[in-house]
Amino acid sequence: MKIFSTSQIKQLDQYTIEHEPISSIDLMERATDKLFHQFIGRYSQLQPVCIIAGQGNNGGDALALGRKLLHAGYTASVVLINPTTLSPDCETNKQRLLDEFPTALNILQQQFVAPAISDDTVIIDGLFGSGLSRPLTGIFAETVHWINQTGCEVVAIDIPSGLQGEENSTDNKLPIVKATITYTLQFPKLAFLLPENADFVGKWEIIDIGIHPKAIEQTTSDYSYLVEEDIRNQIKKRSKFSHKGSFGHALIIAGNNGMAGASVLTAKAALRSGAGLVTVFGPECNRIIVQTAIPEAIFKTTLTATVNYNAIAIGPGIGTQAESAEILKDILSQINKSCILDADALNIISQQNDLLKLVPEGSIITPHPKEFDRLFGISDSTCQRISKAQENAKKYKIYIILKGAHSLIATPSGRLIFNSTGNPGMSTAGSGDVLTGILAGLLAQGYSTEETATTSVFLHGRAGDIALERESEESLIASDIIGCLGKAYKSLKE
Ligand SMILES: NC(=O)C1=CN([C@@H]2O[C@H](COP(=O)(O)OP(=O)(O)OC[C@H]3O[C@@H](n4cnc5c(N)ncnc54)[C@H](O)[C@@H]3O)[C@@H](O)[C@H]2O)[C@@H](O)CC1
Ligand SMILES: [K+]
Repeated sequence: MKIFSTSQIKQLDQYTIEHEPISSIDLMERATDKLFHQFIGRYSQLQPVCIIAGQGNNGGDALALGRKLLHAGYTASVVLINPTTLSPDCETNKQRLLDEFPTALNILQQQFVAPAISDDTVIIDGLFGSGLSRPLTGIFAETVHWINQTGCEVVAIDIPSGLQGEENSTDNKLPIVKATITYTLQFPKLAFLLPENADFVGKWEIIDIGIHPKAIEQTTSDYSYLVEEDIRNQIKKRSKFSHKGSFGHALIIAGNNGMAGASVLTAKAALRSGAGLVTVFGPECNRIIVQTAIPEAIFKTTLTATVNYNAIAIGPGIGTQAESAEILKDILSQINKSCILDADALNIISQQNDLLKLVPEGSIITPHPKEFDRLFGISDSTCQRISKAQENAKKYKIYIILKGAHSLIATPSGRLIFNSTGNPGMSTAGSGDVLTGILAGLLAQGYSTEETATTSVFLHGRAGDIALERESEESLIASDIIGCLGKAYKSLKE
């Protein structure tokens, strides 16, 4: 699913209006029908509603939604914040509301006056949407401050008012609505995927308002959101006549003294994600631990014939000492196909930056933000980190998986793909090792590097989400993710 900038969204709206064709006011009517159905699915008529509308089309949406809720028997009051002029469609919806429910509308022009509400009121925020061009001041800022201090549930239309669709790092963060849920029109906005905006966006759901499919197809964007449909077709079917040799041999270089768990988790995840054979390379002291924990894996203390492996993953728990650095250097100079680098392999590279040039093209590296900053320098904001990921993925022709709530895959061609699965319970020891294992498992099975990156990240999050059905966010551990890989695969085949 593509993620567009707010200026592109404006053009897509315009294309739909011209080519469907549909008048702008009818498009607003269609969008607000969808918003209305989503709203009544969540809140009953017993819930009092207070609608805050602004002067643009976001305000137009709010006024139309207010009219629909009043028709449906909801107790709704509508406040229009109107210091200057209304957009034409907002004006039309103001008139429609006044014609049908003249007493429901309160217009404020200069100073914000708090409406009387009860504790269980739901506030609908339609003050500003994708047309916001600068931080809020005056009566708009006062309105936002009031909304945020009510303690009520807040439903934002399209985007919480005061939040820009993309970059917000230079803003004064105060006058931004803190929404309980955001019903966003047609496309997710980049700002929703950035951790610094989590307090404002809350949960978010996409409302399909029927933007012209041709416009969506023809408009390009570096950004996309990885959803189930993207992954379903990528899962390889297994032939009845296949054997373990058909699914590749993964080499896992992981686990130093005291870190055997890292190799166990990585190797187990590689096996559970479908690798035919898995060999673990590690120190002698880990042999019994690994072979007892995973009898299916081979254990080696010497590295020979690395060409025979279909996938090599290096890093979990290897430490950054000279010996590990030597092994990493050897491997990187020997192999000429893509490999997977995680954790300490990345920490070693950040200490010896010239090693980055040895990483084979098409390799996958999986830093979390701190590892990323150690590799590519400190970033002031997530947006800056994302740009650096894009730049370096292109420069070194590698896939960078920047791990986080919406893990980001930066590709060598400059695309930026955000994952949609996963949950906060997955921020736990060994979770990254599991991802590395899945990556190795898929690469060994012959998935292309890009398919490996996208499918692994999606499966990892999906397995974590399934594990959460049984566990709590606190109790979930990395082994639970591995335990749910089977169900994660099945969920993509149902
Ligand atoms: N046909 C369309 O274009 C559709 C638009 N829709 C709605 O329209 C919204 C976008 O509407 P608009 O482009 O009118 O924009 P907004 O309603 O977000 O903002 C209104 C206007 O306020 C001004 N403004 C920006 N920042 C300001 C600030 N800090 N203080 C004061 N004024 C400021 C701008 O001139 C802007 O155009 C979407 O978010 C969505 O809710 C939907 O109705 C679907 C169809
Ligand atoms: K809004």
